[in-house]
Amino acid sequence: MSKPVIWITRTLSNATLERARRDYEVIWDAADTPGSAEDIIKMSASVDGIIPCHSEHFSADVVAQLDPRLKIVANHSVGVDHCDLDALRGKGIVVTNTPDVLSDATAELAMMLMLGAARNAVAGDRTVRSGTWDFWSPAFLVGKQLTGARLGIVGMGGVGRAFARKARGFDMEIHYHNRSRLSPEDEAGAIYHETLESLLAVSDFLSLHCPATPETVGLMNADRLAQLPKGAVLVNTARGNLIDEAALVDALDAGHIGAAGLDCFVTEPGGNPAFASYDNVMMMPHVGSATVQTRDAMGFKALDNLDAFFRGESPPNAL
Ligand SMILES: NC(=O)C1=CN([C@@H]2O[C@H](COP(=O)(O)OP(=O)(O)OC[C@H]3O[C@@H](n4cnc5c(N)ncnc54)[C@H](O)[C@@H]3O)[C@@H](O)[C@H]2O)C=CC1
Ligand SMILES: O=C(O)C(=O)CO
Repeated sequence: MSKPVIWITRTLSNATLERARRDYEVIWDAADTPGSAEDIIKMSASVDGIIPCHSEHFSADVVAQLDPRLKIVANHSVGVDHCDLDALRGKGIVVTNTPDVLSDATAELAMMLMLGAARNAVAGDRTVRSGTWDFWSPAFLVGKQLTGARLGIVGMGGVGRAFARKARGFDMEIHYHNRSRLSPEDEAGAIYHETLESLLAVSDFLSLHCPATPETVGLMNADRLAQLPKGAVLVNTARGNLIDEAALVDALDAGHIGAAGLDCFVTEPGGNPAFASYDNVMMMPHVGSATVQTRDAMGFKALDNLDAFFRGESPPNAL
């Protein structure tokens, strides 16, 4: 029997590419450029499945033009805001994602951003690196302490819970808001807030871990930023469009937001140049899940989903 043909849109880990080539006829281009709408539409006529990343956009318009040969979109990401799920499902295309295996890596990056933003890592690194460190005083680069502070988490799914576990190690008091309350076991002492507003009011630190949906786009607008305590630190490893970036700039200027740690931006790649002059904003280029272990695990999970589908079973992470 001939192997199913799949298109791997980006450079996945070596172990993933090796396993994929063993079990599938693989189309993959080492150039590692994002697949355009035209690429996706054209390729759909030649493949049975695609492993895309969040860099490939399956809009309703693209999906409408897909060839019926394409049967499954096995995302190499947990976030699926780049996919119009209703349109894909409406066309009978199975969609899967890669939850859980990236929770720890992403939570680690959120922790780095929270610590880095709180403790002036950008200014500190630049001062030493540039050879301009010619002064020391007890008043120099004084930051904000995590120990004993209240951490608010928006979205207590895989990443949010992993982040809470790590923050507990820093003796933070964990508060959260989620679509629904967790079981006492998953809550592990975290304090539930039924409304976002109630969470914001107590969050010395706030970290976003909910998906980008019509409900959450623009979640942290000027009004909600103003509801945080003065000097609060905002961390975002979820999606850029959860934050109104212009409102965040204003809140930084006003000193209402003390610092921010951002892995995600409205415009990617590229980010927002408006943040570049702020030493109290630590930024990373959307690399929350980028560890060696996690890249392998994400690739294998995408392949597990394809394998199940082509065996005629329901993929474990079908959405
Ligand atoms: N920076 C990066 O590299 C990465 C970014 N992400 C982003 O993080 C998001 C979360 O990932 P996971 O935790 O694995 O997803 P998940 O699906 O396990 O958890 C999401 C949680 O958000 C909650 N939620 C949804 N809408 C909400 C709302 N309106 N208000 C409050 N809570 C809401 C859900 O109930 C769920 O508990 C992904 O959707 C993705 O956008 C995830 C991994 C890596
Ligand atoms: O999985 C996701 O949603 C990402 O953003 C990249 O890992």
